[in-house]
Amino acid sequence: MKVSVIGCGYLGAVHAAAMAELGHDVVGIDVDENKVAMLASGKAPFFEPGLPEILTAGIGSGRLSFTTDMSAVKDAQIHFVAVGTPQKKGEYAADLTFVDAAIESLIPYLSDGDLVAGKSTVPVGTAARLATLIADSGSKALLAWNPEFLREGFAVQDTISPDRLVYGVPGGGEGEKAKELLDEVYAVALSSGTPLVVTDYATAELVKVSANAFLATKISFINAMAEIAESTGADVTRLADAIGFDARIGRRFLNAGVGFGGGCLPKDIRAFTARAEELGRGESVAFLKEVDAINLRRRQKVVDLVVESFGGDVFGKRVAVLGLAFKPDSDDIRDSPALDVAAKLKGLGADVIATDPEAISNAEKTHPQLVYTPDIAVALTGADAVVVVTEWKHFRDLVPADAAKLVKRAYVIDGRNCLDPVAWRSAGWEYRGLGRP
Ligand SMILES: NC(=O)C1=CN([C@@H]2O[C@H](COP(=O)(O)OP(=O)(O)OC[C@H]3O[C@@H](n4cnc5c(N)ncnc54)[C@H](O)[C@@H]3O)[C@@H](O)[C@H]2O)C=CC1
Ligand SMILES: O=C(O)[C@H]1O[C@H](OP(=O)(O)OP(=O)(O)OC[C@H]2O[C@@H](n3ccc(=O)[nH]c3=O)[C@H](O)[C@@H]2O)[C@H](O)[C@@H](O)[C@@H]1O
Repeated sequence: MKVSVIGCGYLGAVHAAAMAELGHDVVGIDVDENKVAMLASGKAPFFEPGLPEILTAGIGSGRLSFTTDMSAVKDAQIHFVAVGTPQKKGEYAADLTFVDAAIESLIPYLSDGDLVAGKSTVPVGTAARLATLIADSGSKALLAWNPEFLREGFAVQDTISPDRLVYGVPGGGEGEKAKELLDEVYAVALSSGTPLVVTDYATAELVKVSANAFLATKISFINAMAEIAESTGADVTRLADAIGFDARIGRRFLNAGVGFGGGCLPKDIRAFTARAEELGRGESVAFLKEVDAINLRRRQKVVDLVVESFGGDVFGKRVAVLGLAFKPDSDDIRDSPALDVAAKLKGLGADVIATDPEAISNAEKTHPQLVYTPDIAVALTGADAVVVVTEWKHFRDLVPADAAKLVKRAYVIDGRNCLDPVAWRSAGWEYRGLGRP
C-alpha cells in the first residue's frame, strides 16, 4: 500500500520505516529539515535499537523516502498522523497545535476515500472534531484513530509485532471502509494473531490514555510502597516480587525507584486530568494527581539522600550521576527523572559530573550548566557520591571493587534498585536503595 507518515519523531520515524519493512511504499513528512535530511540519508535522528537497519533497508529498497514537502502525500491512501502532543506550557492540558496544523496542511492533498489515521495521543473528543474539520473542508477522506502503544527501546519490534491493534472508526459504511484499509496495512500483524479492537473514536482515544494512566499508577503504587518501606525497614523489591507472583497483579512495572519520565506517561496523565476536568469528571481521575505527586517526590528523595549523606550540605561535593535518559536503551531526556536529579543537585551547588551511553548530546542542549563525560571511569574518578538514575546495562555491570578504587568516597545511591546491595556492600560501599534496607 502507499502510505504517508506525518511527523517523524520517536513514533513517526519508526512507524514509517517499519511500514516500509512490511512491504508498503512509504513517504515520511516532517517540518524539521534537519531531521528529514538525516532520515533521507538513512540515519536515525535518535537512538532506537534496530531503527538504523530498517531505515537503511527501506531507503535502499526504494520503498521509503522522507521530505518536508506535504504534496508528496498525494499518492498515498493512508496518512498516519504522528506529530507531537506535548503538555501546554504552564498548564496540564495537551497542546494540539501540531495535530491541528498537520491536518490543515494535509487536507488539500487528500483524495476521496483516503484514510487519515491518527496515531498521536490526544484528549478524548479530538478525533470527532478533526473528522468534522475534514468533512467541512469538502474532503471525502475518512478518519480513524489508531493509537500507538510502542515502548521506546523496543519501538521497532512493538511496531512490527504489536501486542494489540485498536481502531477507532466512525459508524456505518465509512467505518467499514476505514477498517478495511487499516486491515490491509496491518495484514502481517493480523495474520499472526495480533488481537484487534474495533471501536468508536472516543473509546480508542481513551484506551490510549487509560493504558498510560494505568502504567503510571502501577509505578506510583510501588513507589508509594517504597515510601512506607523506608519508614518500616521493609524491602520494596521483595514486596514487589511477592505481590507480582499473583497473576492478577503481575511483576512487570513494579520496579520502585526514581519514578517514571519520558515524553508520554507524565504529560499523558496530566492531559487526562485536564480533559476530565473539562468534561466535569475531574473527580474520576483525581487520583492521577497523587500518582504524579508520588512520582515527583521520588526524584526529590534521591536528591535528599545525597544531601543527607553529606550532613546537609552538598556544596562543592563531587557527585557522579550515572544516567541521563528517562530509561535505558533510549536517548530521550524528555521529563527525565535522571536529568532532573542531576540538575537539582547542581542547583544545590554540587560539583555534578554526569554520564550516559546515548543521551549526553541531548542533555547538553537543554542543560548546558552540567558537566558531562561519556566515560564512566572519568565520572567515577574522585567522586564523593555516586547516583545511579538510569538502569543502563553499563551501570548494572559495574564491578563494585573496581569502581571503589576510582572514587574518593564509596557511597552509592541506587535510584533504580538495579544493583546488588550485597555485592556493593561487600566491596566496601555504603549502599542506599529506594525503599530497600
Ligand atoms: N514516543 C513514543 O514512544 C510514543 C509517542 N506517542 C505519541 O505520539 C505522538 C508523537 O510523539 P513523539 O514521536 O514522541 O514526538 P516527537 O516530538 O519525537 O515527534 C513529533 C514530530 O512531529 C513533527 N511535526 C510537528 N508538527 C508537524 C507538522 N505540522 N507536520 C509534520 N511534522 C510535524 C516534529 O518536527 C517532530 O519531528 C505524541 O502524541 C505521543 O504522545 C504514542 C506512543 C509512543
Ligand atoms: O505513550 C507512549 O509514549 C508510551 O509510553 C510508555 O512507553 P515509554 O515511555 O517508552 O517507556 P516505559 O517503558 O513505559 O517507561 C516509562 C517510565 O517509567 C519508568 N518505569 C517503568 C517501569 C517500572 O517498573 N518502573 C519505572 O519507574 C521508566 O524508567 C520510564 O522512566 C508505555 O509503556 C507505552 O506503551 C506507550 O506507548
